[in-house]
Amino acid sequence: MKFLKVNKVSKTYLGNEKPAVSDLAFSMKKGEIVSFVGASGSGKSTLLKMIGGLISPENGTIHFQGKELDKPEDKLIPGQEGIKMVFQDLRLMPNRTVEENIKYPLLLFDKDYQNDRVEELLEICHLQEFRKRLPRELSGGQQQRLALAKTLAEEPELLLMDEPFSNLDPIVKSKLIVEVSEIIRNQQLSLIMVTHDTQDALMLSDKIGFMSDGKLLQFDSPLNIYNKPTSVEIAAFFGIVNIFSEAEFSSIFHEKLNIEKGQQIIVRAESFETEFQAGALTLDGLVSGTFFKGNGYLIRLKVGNHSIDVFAKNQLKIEDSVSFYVARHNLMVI
Ligand SMILES: Nc1ncnc2c1ncn2[C@@H]1O[C@H](COP(=O)(O)OP(=O)(O)OP(=O)(O)O)[C@@H](O)[C@H]1O
Repeated sequence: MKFLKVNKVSKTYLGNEKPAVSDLAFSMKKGEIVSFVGASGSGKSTLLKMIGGLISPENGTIHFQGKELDKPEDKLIPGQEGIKMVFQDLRLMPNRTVEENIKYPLLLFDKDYQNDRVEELLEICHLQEFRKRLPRELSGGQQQRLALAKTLAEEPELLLMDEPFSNLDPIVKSKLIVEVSEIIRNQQLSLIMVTHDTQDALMLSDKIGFMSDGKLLQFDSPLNIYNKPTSVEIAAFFGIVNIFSEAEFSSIFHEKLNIEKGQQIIVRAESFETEFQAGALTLDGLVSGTFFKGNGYLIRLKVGNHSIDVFAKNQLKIEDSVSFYVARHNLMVI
């Protein structure tokens, strides 16, 4: 039995011609972290709301732990037992302290259990020192941790997060991402999150789903999504890529590849090296632009009429004549 099985679900909103989600299927195991990425409007939030039992699919089914989800229209409060969503707007109670916010979902339990669980969640989410504060007296990251603690109080087995870290500055964000993934792993929970951030998805996930126009184009491990994307769109979503036809590639790299008609050769900017390794292909060009990227430089090379982007550790001078090398296993044919 799969932990979660989504089977060919579709959803078209009233008044829209195009489906927000179309014929989408995937499954996940207990304990996994799954991220959905894709352009704005590709249907990620709609999918998440269907899994959370907040809206129903018109076609297809969703099974959670072997049981089909209840229809939201059949329930007083839409939602699914065992599945809980952390919303983008956090939904904290503004006039209640951190402790009281966490305790609220536990009010039906006995007092000892409530107190123990609040202590445990304060510790897990690193909120002990802020227990008496109101949400507005917390930083953005602390508020996000409180929203997580409040949701964890309901003991979900599957947690859903829609753009969980979108309002945070990059430093807080990268720290929080690691913390949240540790909480999820330590508590043996499962997580599905929707994110715009490809780095978050690559870093955190066991599986990534790439959505485009309501369809799931690829559902795979971060390594495969990055190294073996099934479309140019997916390759380009995860970093700067160079796209060559067979003719362009052979004129630039002096190498004829045997690829099928209509296929293209994709090379990531970071696949280029400055040192030659046996078997690598050579790219000779003139530096036409350099852009500092913190951990190195994005260099734009002119090769004949073509512009090619490569990453380099060191800065190069405009108009310098340079050589870069790419290993054959870093060529992606799509
Ligand atoms: N309540 C709604 N009523 C009508 N159309 C909607 C509604 N919610 C979403 N849509 C449409 O459905 C499509 C998918 O939207 P959805 O919010 O699922 O995409 P998304 O990938 O999560 O986008 P974003 O990354 O911008 O949050 C979009 O075209 C959107 O305009």
